[in-house]
Amino acid sequence: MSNTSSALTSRSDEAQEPPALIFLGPPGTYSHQAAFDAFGDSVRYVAKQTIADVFESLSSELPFGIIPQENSTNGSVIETYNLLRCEVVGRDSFVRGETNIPIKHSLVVRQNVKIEDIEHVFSHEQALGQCKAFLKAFLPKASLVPTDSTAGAARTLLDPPSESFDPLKSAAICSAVVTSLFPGLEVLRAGIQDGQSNMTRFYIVSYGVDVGVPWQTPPTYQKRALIRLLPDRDSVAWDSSRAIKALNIPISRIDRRPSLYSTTFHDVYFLEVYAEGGGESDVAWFDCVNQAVERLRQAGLKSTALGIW
Ligand SMILES: O=C(O)C(=O)Cc1ccccc1
Repeated sequence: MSNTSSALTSRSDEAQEPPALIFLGPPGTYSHQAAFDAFGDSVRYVAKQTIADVFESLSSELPFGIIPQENSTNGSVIETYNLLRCEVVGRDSFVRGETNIPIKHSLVVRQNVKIEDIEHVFSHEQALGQCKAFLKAFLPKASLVPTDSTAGAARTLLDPPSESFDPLKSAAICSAVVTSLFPGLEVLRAGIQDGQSNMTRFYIVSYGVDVGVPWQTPPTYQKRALIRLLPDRDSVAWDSSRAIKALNIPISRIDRRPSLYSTTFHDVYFLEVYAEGGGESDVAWFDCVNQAVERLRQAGLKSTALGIW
C-alpha cells in the first residue's frame, strides 16, 4: 500500500472513531453498565478513578460522561451534588440527559472465603448504604470501608495495597459481573440489596452544549432541567416560596448542599424541573427554562441552568 493510501485510511479511521464517554471505573461498575445500556457501541469508554475525576476530565477530547445521581433506596449521591456546586458546571459542562438501571448487589470474595471469615466489607458508600439490612443481619461486626467504586473494591481484594488488610478476611459489594472480569473472585451471596426494587438514576454530562448526545436509542420523553440557586451570601434565611413563585415551573426534586461560603448554614439549592405536558418542542422548553432562570435572577437569586434536556 502506498504512503498516500495508508494516510487516507488512517484519516478516515480517525473520522469514524466514536466520541469518548468517561465513567467511574474500573470496568464492571454500575456506571459502566448504565453507560453501556444507553450508548452501546456508539461511544468509546474511558474509565476514571472517582466521580470527581469524571467531572474534571470533561474536555473537547473527552466530551461525554456519566455520573450516578440518585438511588431509589439510599437517596442522592452526595459526591455528585458536591461537584454540581462548582462554577464550571453550567458554564463549561452541562447535564444533557438521564438514564436509570436496576441494581442487584452481590457479596463478592476471593475464592474459598466463607462468610464467617469476613471482617471487612469494601464498597462505594452508596452500595454500603443500599445493603444495610443484609450487613446488619449477616455481618454485624464487620468494618465497612468506603471505596471509590464498587468494582474498584472488588479489584482491591485481588491486589491489596501493601499489607493494610487481609483479602482472605474481606469482601466487596458490587455487581456479579466483576467475577467474570476479574478471575479469582466469586459471588458468596447474590441479591443482597435492601428491598426488591433498587434503581439508580444517572446524569449524562457533556463538555459544552453543542455536541449531540450519541444515544444508542434516543430517550422518548425527557423534558427536564436542573437549576442551581445560590441565595445571597449574607442571607441567613431565605424565602424559598419566593424562588418557587418566580420559577413558575413544576419542580420534581430539591436537593441542597452547604455552599462553602463563610456564612454558617448557607446552602446552595438544586431544583429539578419538568415540562408539565411534555408536548412542547425542545426550543420552547429551552426558552421556558431560560426565562425562568432570568425571573429568578430578577428576584435577586443567583441562578444557573446546569442542564436542559
Ligand atoms: O461504584 C459504582 O459501581 C458506581 O457506579 C456508583 C454506584 C454505586 C452503587 C450503586 C449505584 C452506583
